[in-house]
Amino acid sequence: MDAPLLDLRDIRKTYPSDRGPLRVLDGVSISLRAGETLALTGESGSGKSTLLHLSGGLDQPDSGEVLLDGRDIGQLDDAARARVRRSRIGLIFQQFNLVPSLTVEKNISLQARLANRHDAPFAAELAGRLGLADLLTRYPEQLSGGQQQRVAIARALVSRPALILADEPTGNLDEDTGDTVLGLLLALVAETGAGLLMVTHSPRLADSLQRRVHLSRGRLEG
Ligand SMILES: Nc1ncnc2c1ncn2[C@@H]1O[C@H](COP(=O)(O)OP(=O)(O)OP(=O)(O)O)[C@@H](O)[C@H]1O
Repeated sequence: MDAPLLDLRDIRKTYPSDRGPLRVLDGVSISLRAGETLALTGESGSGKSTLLHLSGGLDQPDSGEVLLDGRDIGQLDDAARARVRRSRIGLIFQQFNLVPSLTVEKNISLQARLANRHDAPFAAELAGRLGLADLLTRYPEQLSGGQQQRVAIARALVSRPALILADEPTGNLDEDTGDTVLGLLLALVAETGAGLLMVTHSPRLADSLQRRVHLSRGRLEG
């Protein structure tokens, strides 16, 4: 059988705090295959974002391994890790991290261009399906929070990454718009065959994904 797309093995992570070391992840293992969608739930502060950052190689665990396509990204140097992130992973974070000086169109395409994976027709299709077609020449400050969130989603998907890591991707949208955008995200993930690891507070949204795990006291349940 092929190696999982993402394989987190016995991940431990501690942060320093005023009251001594704060153990956030205490032996977490997750395996995600291409085409699978997995929801990660847990109370505020339970370590969901931390786990997502580690999965994307944005931070390193104290111990344990993060394997992407069977390769430990912790063993790569910074430049190689950045290359893997750019070509294989789409990130959708709570802070959208759009570039203020670039139009919506350029924000969507920038990273795909850097990774040599720009596909103009697919970018236009995504913009249309996410309701951004009339906003392409605007700048991020001229958009609502929900519109910015949809730009961040288009940007994450446009290079057809193998793995999408999403932190509350519909958190800024009202329930109906959020449901529509999540439906679209799931459809696009299915079409591109990507794997999706999505953090959400909402058990209702978590139920739309194929699997669900719950983080509590540094460990996974379910
Ligand atoms: N860089 C850091 N330095 C110190 N402590 C941190 C750091 N990042 C996160 N923490 C702490 O680690 C714990 C887990 O944070 P994390 O953001 O992963 O939780 P979360 O489950 O995503 O929370 P939320 O649902 O509120 O976004 C929290 O207690 C947080 O204060």
